[in-house]
Parts: sequence; structure tokens; C-alpha cells
Amino acid sequence: MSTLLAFEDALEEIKRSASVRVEQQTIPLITAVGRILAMDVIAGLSVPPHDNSAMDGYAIACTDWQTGKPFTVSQRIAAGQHPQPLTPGTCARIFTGANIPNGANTVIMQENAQLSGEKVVFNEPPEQGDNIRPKGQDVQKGQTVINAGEKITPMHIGLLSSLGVTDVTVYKPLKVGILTTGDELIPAGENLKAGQIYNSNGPMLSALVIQAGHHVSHCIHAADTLEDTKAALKTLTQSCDVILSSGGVSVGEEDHVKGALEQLGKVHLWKIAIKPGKPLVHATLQGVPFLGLPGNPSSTLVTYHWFARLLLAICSGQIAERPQSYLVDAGFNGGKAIQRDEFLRVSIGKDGLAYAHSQQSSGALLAACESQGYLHVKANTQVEYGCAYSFYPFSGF
Ligand SMILES: Nc1nc2c(c(=O)[nH]1)N[C@H]1C(S)=C(S)[C@@H](COP(=O)(O)OP(=O)(O)OC[C@H]3O[C@@H](n4cnc5c(N)ncnc54)[C@H](O)[C@@H]3O)O[C@H]1N2
Ligand code: MOO
Repeated sequence: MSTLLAFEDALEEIKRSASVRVEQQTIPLITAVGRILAMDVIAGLSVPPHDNSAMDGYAIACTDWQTGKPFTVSQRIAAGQHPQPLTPGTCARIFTGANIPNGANTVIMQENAQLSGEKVVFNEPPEQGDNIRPKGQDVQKGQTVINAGEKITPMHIGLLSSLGVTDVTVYKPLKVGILTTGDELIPAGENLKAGQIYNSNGPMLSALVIQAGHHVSHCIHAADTLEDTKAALKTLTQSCDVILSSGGVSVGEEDHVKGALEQLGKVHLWKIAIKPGKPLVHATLQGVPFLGLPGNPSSTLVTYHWFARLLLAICSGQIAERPQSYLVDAGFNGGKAIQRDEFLRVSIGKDGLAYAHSQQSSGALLAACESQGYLHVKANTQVEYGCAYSFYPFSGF
């Protein structure tokens, strides 16, 4: 057990060794949702660019207001018009979004105004700044609004459009190669023979990679031989920025991934103190980062979520952030403590407590589908009812 690398140390090691693997390109903003920004965006103007009205109403100078005083309407300002300075002692009819005229410093909403012939009376004393959205309230000119490495969201597209931005410099999508191994595996659609099972990790890994915004450039299935594994790895190094594999990383005679890596590249780490997912391997093959995920489907899922996702994020130019988590009290007592960090598949009950799925085998995938996230139980810790543990919802990965 002492040869296993601690969970946090393994995360640090992968973070430290990874770097951006993709080039930059400039694309129209409207097509950029989900892409990774390659340069900070600095606001070239303030938003809003001028003080403007938050309400339909009347703009006045606060000091002109007196109880019962009738105001003459000296101008009408609709959104998009350039106002004249306010004639002292008068009011301006103004509409939502219209610029505030020089000399006015408050807007009274029309519901609080009384028309009296051609004039208007305001019953309540206004406060300076009422119903005015000041210049730069949203964004100040010169402010950094998005940092390089952030994933562009629909909100960013709106914000950048408000700044007049039409194009952004982003990273090209990361080309990810996927290798599955195992003579027992056949693709869905074929008839199962004795001893065979369907390949589920290949399609799951493809989906995880696509969901994260990367490009699956090549999927290969290798037979359980050293030669076939090496041939597949050579092909993938030629066409991919990063390679992920599933299976063949444990100690059995049929496990050839680690052996192939040792012959073709450099192995940085093997075996981590986590459950599930212990025999994870991290290597470099002719400059291409490689992560070999254990073949048990839940081990593949957990090691993808924690390690592959991080590696792909950094290689694609993204800021490497730990998935969102919060503390949740356990609604159960766990088994005895083990010397590995454990990621239990759990759901949050109506009482707000975390409940472990009854099936925690690393070979079981339905349990993950029926759960909401991971409860992180640190090495040498026993889960106790009512004690708090970090809960990582699947939606944060
Ligand atoms: N003597 C030991 N045996 C094992 C150890 C150990 O320390 N000593 N570790 C166990 C642990 S923990 C894990 S996890 C597995 C990982 O083994 P591999 O990564 O070498 O994976 P395989 O042996 O190839 O497969 C394991 C399991 O998963 C199924 N599998 C593999 N690929 C797929 C796929 N694409 N789709 C669906 N299912 C897949 C495979 O059929 C096996 O049942 O090793 C333990 N053994
Ligand atoms: O480390 Mo393995 O994934 O427990 O079965």
C-alpha cells in the first residue's frame, strides 16, 4: 500500500506536468460558445456608456423640487436620442434607457407624477441618483472582463456583444485519442458470444470528452497483446494531442498498456491511493500526454472525472479548477476505514443528508447513473452518521 501515490499528490503531479497543446485561432464571437478564450478581454468602453434612466418618467435636478411645485416639461428624451442640457427649474420627459441630460440628477417614475394641465407635479421628494443607471455600472472601460483560459458561456457572448466585440481569439479544440483494450470486448450491435461483454468505456469516454468541449479524433480498440497495444499507441501519437485509454493497466499477464508505455515512452506515475481507480497510469509518448484509466467502468469514470478531465482542461488551454463541492452530512455509517481516498456514489436525500448507493462495486455503472455525485472519504477515515464530508455533484465535472 505504501507504494501508492496519495490522491492530492497525483492531482498536483498531473497539473505540474501538463501544458497547453493547441494553437490559437480568431473566430466570430457568435460561434464561440463553449470555446476556451486564449487572451484576456479588456473592455474598450464603459457599459452603459452614459448615465441613463432605469424607468419611464421625468428627469429633474433634485434641488429644484418643492412640495406641490409644478414643473414645465422642457424636452422629451427617448432611448437612442441625444438630450439637450436640462433647462434649470424644468423637467424632461424621459424613457427607460434614454441618456440623462446634463443638469438632471434624478428620475421620478411616471406612476409618482401628477399631470396638472401642461405641467407635472411630483408629490414625494426625490433622492439624488434615484432611477439612474450610472455610466460604467456594469463594466468600466479598461476592466478585464474575461480571463484567458475561461470557457465562453452564453452570458460572456452577451457581455462581449455589449462591449462591441465581434471576434475572439480562442484555442483550437483539443484532439483526443481513445484506446480501449480487452479481448472480451465487442461493440454494441454485434451478437455476444460466451465470455464476451460489450465495450462501454469507449462510448462513455467519447461522451465525456465531447461533453467537456474537446474533439474525439480517433478511437481504437486493441487486442490484449503487447504488439497490438504498441501499434495502436503509435497510431494515436501521430494524430492526437492527448491520449486516454481504458483497461490493461493492472498487474495481470493480459495487461499490456503499462508495458507498451515503458517501451515507447516514459511512465511518470502508476497506482494511486484511491478507490475505485487504483492502477491509473500517467505517461508521455513522443511528447503526447497519456493517461491510462483502469478498465472497471466505475474506475474509468472516477479516474476520468478526477484526472483525465484535469489533464484535458490544461492541455486545451483552460484554467484548471477543482470541481465545485460542498460539505454534506452522511446519512449512514460506512465500512471500515481503508488506506485509499474513496469516492462513494451517493445521492442527497430530502433531509439533506448523503446516502451511499447500495452498489459500490467498481464494475457497476448503473449505480453512478442512479446517484448524484461523489462523497469524498479521505484515506484512513470511516464514514460516520452526521459527520460532514465533501460532496462533488456530477454536474460539476
Ligand atoms: N492481482 C491484482 N489484480 C487486480 C488489481 C491488483 O491490484 N492486483 N487491481 C484491480 C483493480 S483495483 C482494478 S481497477 C482492475 C483494473 O484492471 P485493468 O485496468 O488492467 O483493466 P482490465 O483488467 O482490462 O479490465 C478490468 C475489468 O473491466 C472490464 N473492462 C475493461 N475495459 C472495458 C470496456 N471498455 N468496457 C467495459 N468493460 C471493460 C473488463 O472486462 C474487466 O472486467 O484490476 C484489478 N485487478
Ligand atoms: O481501483 Mo479498482 O478501481 O477498485 O476496482
